[in-house]
Amino acid sequence: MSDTPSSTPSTSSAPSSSELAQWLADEAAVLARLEAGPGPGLAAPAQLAGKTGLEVMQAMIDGQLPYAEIARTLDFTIVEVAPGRAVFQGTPLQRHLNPLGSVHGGWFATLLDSALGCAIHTLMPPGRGYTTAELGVNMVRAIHPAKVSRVRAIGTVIHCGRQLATAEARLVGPDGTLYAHATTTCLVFDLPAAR
Ligand SMILES: CC(C)(COP(=O)(O)OP(=O)(O)OC[C@H]1O[C@@H](n2cnc3c(N)ncnc32)[C@H](O)[C@@H]1OP(=O)(O)O)[C@@H](O)C(=O)NCCC(=O)NCCSC(=O)Cc1ccccc1
Repeated sequence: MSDTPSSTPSTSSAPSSSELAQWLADEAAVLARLEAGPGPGLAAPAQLAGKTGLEVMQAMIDGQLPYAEIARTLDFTIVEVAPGRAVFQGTPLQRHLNPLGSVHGGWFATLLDSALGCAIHTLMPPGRGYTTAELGVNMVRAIHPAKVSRVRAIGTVIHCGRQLATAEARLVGPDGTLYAHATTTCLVFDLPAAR
C-alpha cells in the first residue's frame, strides 16, 4: 500500500488499478465483518470497560462492537488500525456534492477528522478518552466522483501526552494523488466512570 502520496496524479494506470483493486478487496472484507456484527450504533460502557483504545478500534473493525453511524451516512469505513495509525476509506458520490459540482469540503474534513481522532484513540490506555479540540484542513485538489472511485484518509499520531495529543493525516487516491492534508489537536482526559 502506498503511503507517500505526491501532489500530482500518477501517469501509469497499472499500479493505480492494482492498488484500487486491493483497496476494494480490503473494503469488502471489512464491510462483510461489519455487516455480520451489531451494525451502526454506540457501544455500551460495559463493552468498553478495561479495553485499550486499540482494542476498542480493533473490535470495531472486526465487527464485534458497533461502528459509528456517520460512516454509513457519508459512505466511508475504517479499513485499518495499528498503534498510532488509522485509515478510513471513502466512496465519493453524487450525494456528497456541493452546488459547484465537486465533493463538499465537509466530506473531506469528516474523513480526515475520523482518521486523526481514531489514530489518537489507538494510543489511549483503558479509562482514557479524547476529543477533537482543533482541526486544520488544507484541500489541495477537488474530488469529482466520476473520476475518483475511492479515497483514503491516513492518520498518524505525532504526539500523545497526558493532556494533549496531535496527529496529521492525508487524503489520497489509489494512484497517490493528494486531495487534502490535515492536522488536529485533541484533548485527552479521564473517561467518566461507567454507572
Ligand atoms: C483550485 C485550487 C483551490 C487551487 O489549485 P492549486 O492548489 O494552486 O493547484 P494546482 O495549480 O496544482 O492545480 C490543481 C488542480 O486544480 C485545478 N485548478 C487550479 N487552479 C484552478 C482554478 N483557478 N480554477 C479551476 N481549477 C483550478 C488544476 O487544473 C489542477 O487540476 P488538473 O491537474 O489540471 O487536473 C485547488 O487547490 C483545489 O481545487 N482544491 C480543492 C478545493 C475543494 O475541492 N474544496 C472542497 C469543495 S468547496 C466546498 O465544498 C465549499 C462549498 C460548500 C457549499 C457551497 C459552496 C461551496
